[in-house]
Amino acid sequence: MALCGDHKDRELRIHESLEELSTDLADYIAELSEASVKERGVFSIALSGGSLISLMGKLCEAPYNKTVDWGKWYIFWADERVVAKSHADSNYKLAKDNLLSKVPIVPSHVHSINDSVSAEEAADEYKFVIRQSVKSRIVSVSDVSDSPKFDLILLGMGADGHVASLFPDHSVLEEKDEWVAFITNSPKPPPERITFTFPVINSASNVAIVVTGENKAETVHLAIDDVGDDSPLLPARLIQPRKGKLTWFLDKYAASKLDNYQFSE
Ligand SMILES: O=C(O)[C@H](O)[C@@H](O)[C@H](O)[C@H](O)COP(=O)(O)O
Repeated sequence: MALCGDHKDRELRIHESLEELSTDLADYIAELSEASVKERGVFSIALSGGSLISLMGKLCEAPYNKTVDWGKWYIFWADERVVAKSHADSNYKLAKDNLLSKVPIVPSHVHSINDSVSAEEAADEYKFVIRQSVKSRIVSVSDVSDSPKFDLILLGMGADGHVASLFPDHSVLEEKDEWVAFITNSPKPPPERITFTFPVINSASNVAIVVTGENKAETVHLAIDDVGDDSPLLPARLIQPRKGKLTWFLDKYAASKLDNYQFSE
């Protein structure tokens, strides 16, 4: 792995292969889980959809399946598509089939979105669920705002620079107050989604953005490097945890257009 710890609160972890990236990602999550359980007795983690879930697959294998304190995990979603939980587009289904059903997570600790109401109602209900989780200290609270402070929020990034369901030029990027927003016009199908907003993502203790593949190399460059004000402001670039730490997990292809970066074995 090539490590480019470019500044105090941001780290780039660049990997030769998906295999290596997956192992490092599992180590990273397991370490944060252990630290959080030690400190707070629980681990609050928010997932996204996309390739992230299969890249987390090592967590279902030895040693992690035995060493991680799964009973202390509380699962949330950074974004969800407003479809039935049994639908192929459901981020819940993706995580359930490939991760949650393979490790001993407590079913009542899985906070998925209500799939039988409108996007707006689902967002409102999700805010309530998060508020209750903050009250019961399952999710911490930020010391600089009243936002929830998740122990870890895991994100992927689209080739357009979106993260969670925060798409370029969408009005939801301006949301400053709500913890959870709904959109009905996502440029990437399905159109109806609910999403954590920037205030919540940027209040987390740890945020990881996991990106692989050459087709995202230019976007990775625009999201990370000092590209100047003329370049489009990508949602991924706006992930700047106020007190927490941001870690990018990249494979060498996704990292290939970063300034000052040459992969050496
Ligand atoms: O609900 C979603 O659409 C996902 O949460 C989304 O934000 C995903 O993480 C990116 O689109 C990257 O997906 P890939 O890694 O599969 O390209």
